[in-house]
Amino acid sequence: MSAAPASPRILVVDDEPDLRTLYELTLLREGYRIDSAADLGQARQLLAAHRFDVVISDMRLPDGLGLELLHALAAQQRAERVVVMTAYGSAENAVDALKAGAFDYLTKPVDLKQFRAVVASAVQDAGSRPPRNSPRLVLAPEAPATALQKLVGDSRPIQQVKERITKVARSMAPVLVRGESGTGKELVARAIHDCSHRAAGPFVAVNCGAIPEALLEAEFFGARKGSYTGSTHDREGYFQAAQGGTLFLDEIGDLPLAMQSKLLRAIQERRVRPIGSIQEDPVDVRIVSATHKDLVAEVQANRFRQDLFYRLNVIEIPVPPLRDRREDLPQLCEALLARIAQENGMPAPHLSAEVVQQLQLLPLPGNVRELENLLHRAVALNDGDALQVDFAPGDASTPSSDAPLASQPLFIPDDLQAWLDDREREILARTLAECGYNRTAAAQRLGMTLRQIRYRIDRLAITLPGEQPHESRG
Ligand SMILES: Nc1ncnc2c1ncn2[C@@H]1O[C@H](COP(=O)(O)OP(=O)(O)OP(=O)(O)O)[C@@H](O)[C@H]1O
Repeated sequence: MSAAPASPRILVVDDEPDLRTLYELTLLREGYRIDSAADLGQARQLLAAHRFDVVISDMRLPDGLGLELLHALAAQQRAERVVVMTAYGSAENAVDALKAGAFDYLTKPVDLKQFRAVVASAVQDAGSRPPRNSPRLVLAPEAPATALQKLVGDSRPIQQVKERITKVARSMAPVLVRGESGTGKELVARAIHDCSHRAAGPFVAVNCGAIPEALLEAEFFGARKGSYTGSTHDREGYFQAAQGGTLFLDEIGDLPLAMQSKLLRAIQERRVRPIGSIQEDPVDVRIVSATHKDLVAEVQANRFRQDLFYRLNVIEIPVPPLRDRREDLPQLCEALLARIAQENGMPAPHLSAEVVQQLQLLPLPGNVRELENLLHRAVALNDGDALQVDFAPGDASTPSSDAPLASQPLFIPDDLQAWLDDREREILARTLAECGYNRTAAAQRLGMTLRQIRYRIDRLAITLPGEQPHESRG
């Protein structure tokens, strides 16, 4: 028991002897133990006799398809992680394999650098699961449990979402998160990342609808210095920024068709070419996308590429609207209020059962985000112990920026500047989040220059993801 853990054991299945040798040599050099098989029959024999960490199998074998191995391993609840190799351009095969539970796929001719990276992540994932003989119901590691806790709610629909996240997090299969606006799609995407073996890597969220079309390619794939007017240094794209982690493509349905083709190519080939570069960069990124649109209808209307749809939608996670899980509302209110209070450095205000009941009756078409806005306003206007929510028609439930100001009750703050700062901070933070924390896009949306938004971000001590908190906030 105290002996050093044996090196990971890998089974390579390929009918071409030269390729088998190439894979074996490459993997031996990485310190793995290797067995190899030339067809399904041999592979089955080896699998019956031994346990492996990872199985790497060609898709097309003399006596059948690599998929059969995948199905057999799944049926026996075997823990081996399977990486399949598919011929170049056979996208359907790769998608079928991921759907059947493959950990990842590689396209032939195999790029050895990518091969090593994919195998390493499969091995790492295999190593992070519980020992094989331990009971199936082991405690989940701390991080995934915490990640799922952020998704507040115990209703059956939200439990199903959490189960799905846990199930899919560990593979490389692309996930499409579908749901109405404000239902928590980004939170789901983050939870997938946090529960995966990529959790230590970056999570890069991009709002596809917020980037001007002319900038899309540079934003996604990067650009070399001098490749366009004014570019004075190399610029990293989202794919490079998400290397080793997860790229979350929010509002994927808003991506223009031309960019859809480029994205599809990048996903299939796992390489991106920065603008102005003659070389392509290999990328190791898991794609999670989200949309509130009906993408099937978008495909039918020729606004969304069918091949990209199939690529992104290997696994779908529908996120239920709040009206289908009203029982979560009390818990959500409590969690949201705690968060708001923490942001404002104040104790969490109490919401009476009566007010919660009233909230239950609101239509809340904007889902959790609308509930959050409503509570934000209630906290800002609060002057007592028990929080009051203003249910005035057309106000609380449907914030209407176009209602005549004179018809709204006038709130007179004690400290006008502090109150205005709070509103400004809220608007900036929301817009930045919706623009994937791209300052240029957020500035454009708010009708200001990049300089102006930078100044305001600093003044209001807004911390963007990945930055150190401002000193003024501690
Ligand atoms: N189950 C939940 N528990 C806690 N907070 C939630 C939950 N669902 C959503 N939220 C909060 O509601 C707000 C909106 O969530 P999020 O941005 O993930 O929604 P979305 O579906 O991605 O919205 P959109 O489609 O508009 O981009 C966020 O502040 C998020 O933290």
